[in-house]
Amino acid sequence: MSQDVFMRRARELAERGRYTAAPNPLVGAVVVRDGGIIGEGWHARAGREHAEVVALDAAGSAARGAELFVTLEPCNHQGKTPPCTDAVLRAGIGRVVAGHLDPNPKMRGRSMELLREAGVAVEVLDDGSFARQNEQFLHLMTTGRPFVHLKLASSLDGRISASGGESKWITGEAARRRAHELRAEAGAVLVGAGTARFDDPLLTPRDLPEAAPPVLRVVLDPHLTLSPQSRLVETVGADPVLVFSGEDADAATGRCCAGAAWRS
Ligand SMILES: NC(=O)C1=CN([C@@H]2O[C@H](COP(=O)(O)OP(=O)(O)OC[C@H]3O[C@@H](n4cnc5c(N)ncnc54)[C@H](OP(=O)(O)O)[C@@H]3O)[C@@H](O)[C@H]2O)C=CC1
Ligand SMILES: Nc1c(N[C@@H]2O[C@H](COP(=O)(O)O)[C@@H](O)[C@H]2O)[nH]c(=O)[nH]c1=O
Repeated sequence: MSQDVFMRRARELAERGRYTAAPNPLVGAVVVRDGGIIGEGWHARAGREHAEVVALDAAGSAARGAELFVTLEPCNHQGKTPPCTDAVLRAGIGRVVAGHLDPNPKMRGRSMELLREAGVAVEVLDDGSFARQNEQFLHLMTTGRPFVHLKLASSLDGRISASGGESKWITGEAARRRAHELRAEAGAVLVGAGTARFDDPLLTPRDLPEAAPPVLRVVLDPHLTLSPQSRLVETVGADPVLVFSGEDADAATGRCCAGAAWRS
């Protein structure tokens, strides 16, 4: 089997963290010996084992002299988990192929250099598909700002709703499913007060093949018009709601949206 096949498999494994890994990157890894995969891993969530460590553990002592294919440059520092470069060296891996370098200031190629100096053969593919898979993490690391998806459904004449504010689905089934996927991988879903009032939306990720973690639902509501009878407030026990109000908003109104966090 070729290197491409192993890297494709690593990228597939990384996808399994799509709804849970943030703010960490998506990472997948495979350990290969004599042309066959002997260990696989992916990063599920912050604080849990990194993909390389899961794959190396699965390979066990057979990892000595084997190759490691990983979508992102391994880490070299003690964070919530120990450095992956240590685990790679301890396992006796002979060659490491990484999909792209980690822009985290602690890495930026330093891990690959460290491995090379320790006698491991290293290669960075820099194939755009690996960076694209991690575009949200790369954006956060390089700008310090969150990655924002603007999602809007537009009619052929460029409108987003009827003139009276009444809402009708503009998009079809496939686009709505994609919108739910985007909600599932987001840290927060944000709308204005008008949308909350006219549409009475839920803003949850739903009807996906796998369960999505709860998402923070945010309403920009300068005059605190969000109704306590709205579906957002009524479902606050399942998925949290954060309301941003203006400074002159009525505190008593804010408190009546029981359960919704409230910031002015
Ligand atoms: N087709 C689509 O994809 C979508 C369509 N819609 C449709 O849009 C319509 C609602 O639109 P509309 O009411 O115009 O807009 P919004 O939903 O944005 O609501 C406007 C309100 O939100 C406040 N607000 C909005 N942005 C900010 C901000 N950045 N900071 C502080 N306050 C903010 C406004 O404050 P202020 O009063 O100070 O101006 C105003 O009170 C509905 O009919 C809905 O169906 C909504 C979402 C998606
Ligand atoms: N009209 C429209 C959208 N509208 C958005 O979806 C919200 C309703 O979400 P929910 O109550 O969770 O189903 C609504 O308030 C608005 O933000 N989305 C789309 O994908 N296609 C559409 O045609």
